[in-house]
Amino acid sequence: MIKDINSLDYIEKKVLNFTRSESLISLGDSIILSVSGGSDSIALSEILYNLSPILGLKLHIVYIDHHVRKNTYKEKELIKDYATSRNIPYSFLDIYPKDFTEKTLRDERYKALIKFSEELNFNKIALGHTLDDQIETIIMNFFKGYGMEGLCGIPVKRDKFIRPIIILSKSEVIEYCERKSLKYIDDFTNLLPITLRNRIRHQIVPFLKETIQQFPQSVISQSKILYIENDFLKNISLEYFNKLKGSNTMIEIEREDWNTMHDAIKIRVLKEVFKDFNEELSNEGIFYILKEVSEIKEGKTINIGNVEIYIYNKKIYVYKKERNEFLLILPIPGKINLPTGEVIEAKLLENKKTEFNFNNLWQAYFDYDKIKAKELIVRNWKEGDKIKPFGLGGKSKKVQDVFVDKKIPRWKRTVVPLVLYKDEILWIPGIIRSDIAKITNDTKTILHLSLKKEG
Ligand SMILES: Nc1ncnc2c1ncn2[C@@H]1O[C@H](COP(=O)(O)OP(=O)(O)OP(=O)(O)O)[C@@H](O)[C@H]1O
Repeated sequence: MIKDINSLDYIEKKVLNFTRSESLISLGDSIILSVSGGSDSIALSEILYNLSPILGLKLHIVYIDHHVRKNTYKEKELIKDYATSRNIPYSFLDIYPKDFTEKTLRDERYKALIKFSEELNFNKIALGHTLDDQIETIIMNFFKGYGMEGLCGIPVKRDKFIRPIIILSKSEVIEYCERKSLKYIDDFTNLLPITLRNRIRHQIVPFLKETIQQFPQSVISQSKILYIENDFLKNISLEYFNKLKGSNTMIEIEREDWNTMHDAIKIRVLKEVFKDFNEELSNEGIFYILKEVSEIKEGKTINIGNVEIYIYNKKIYVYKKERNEFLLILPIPGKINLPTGEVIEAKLLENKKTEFNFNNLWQAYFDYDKIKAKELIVRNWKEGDKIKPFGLGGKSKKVQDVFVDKKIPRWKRTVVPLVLYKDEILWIPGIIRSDIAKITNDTKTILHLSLKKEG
């Protein structure tokens, strides 16, 4: 075991300096080494293994079997031999992804690593990405149109994940493995021009190296600058976004404020909104929204995938079209929690012929002698729902028309609760009550319904 910095290999020193300058590793860290058995992750393990006495690290190797291939025996054997020779504890984890796209495999792998690190109470997870991975990613993101964020490349650290060897080129990694007589199994499919990444690796990168003198340093230093600039813009737009975010399903912004925002911020805010909704937003989508929102008339909507943008009453509402269906039973007397966090309560009161506050639409009184039910239904609005509004002599009206009359924005229509007795809508809190079960002088027991923000 090497304990002295001077006896470290130059590659190990390079990584140590890098981890220091980027504050990747702290003294005493416990680090999961995510090892596939390839040259990158084996080199990563060996480097951190040699740095561990200096940094006081606790290490644990994890190999993840994605069950994409039947036989992962060779990788497991190799990792087992390596880990035991260094006396590093190791584990093999199984995951069964829903599909075999690169993205799903990676997402599932990262999830499994986080879960495992929590079980072990380890504070970092190290991945073996290299400088070559970084350059290929940046080039790929450029051609895919992934914007400034994409041109920043793979982050050196994010949450628990760290990438200590992202400053090493693949040739440095291979040279290190050979010098240290480390065995590894590189995935042979990496050599085949079957994926975009492999074509960039084997066809575009060599061409760029040959023709551009500063390449790849030019790309790497640019990505570092962009990372700083991106961070600045991201923070500003996140501040805007957090201010605008009403509930988790809706964004509300004054049209006037929108018009005074710089397009750069509008774009960023839109990206944040779509990310929050878990929806895709292409660059074309961004241009479409910018143009439409500036030209569209009041009361009109713009649709982009599952997201709807609605301009109403000098405001812009952005929301996801999905309906959060709910159907709940309200016991009488009793309480229920709505998905919005609000609470509806039903109470029974003796009729003392006192004055009621009919102006407060967040509560309503009914003749319980006429209802006599043990429970009511509370659900969200459905197309075609009708109500007999109070004071209209029992005539029905479409709930949709009530919404329009009362200027209820579209996004809200899918979340407001409707309280029903059998098939009849009794009350829509904050909006309207029905003509059913009106209180008379003969009423003995009153049903009092109320909606409160929370319990
Ligand atoms: N099956 C796996 N089990 C554990 N970690 C993995 C696995 N596959 C990938 N990783 C981790 O993710 C990093 C990047 O994944 P990628 O698919 O780009 O790696 P790779 O080409 O397999 O690299 P390597 O040369 O390390 O095998 C790897 O260096 C490794 O740290």
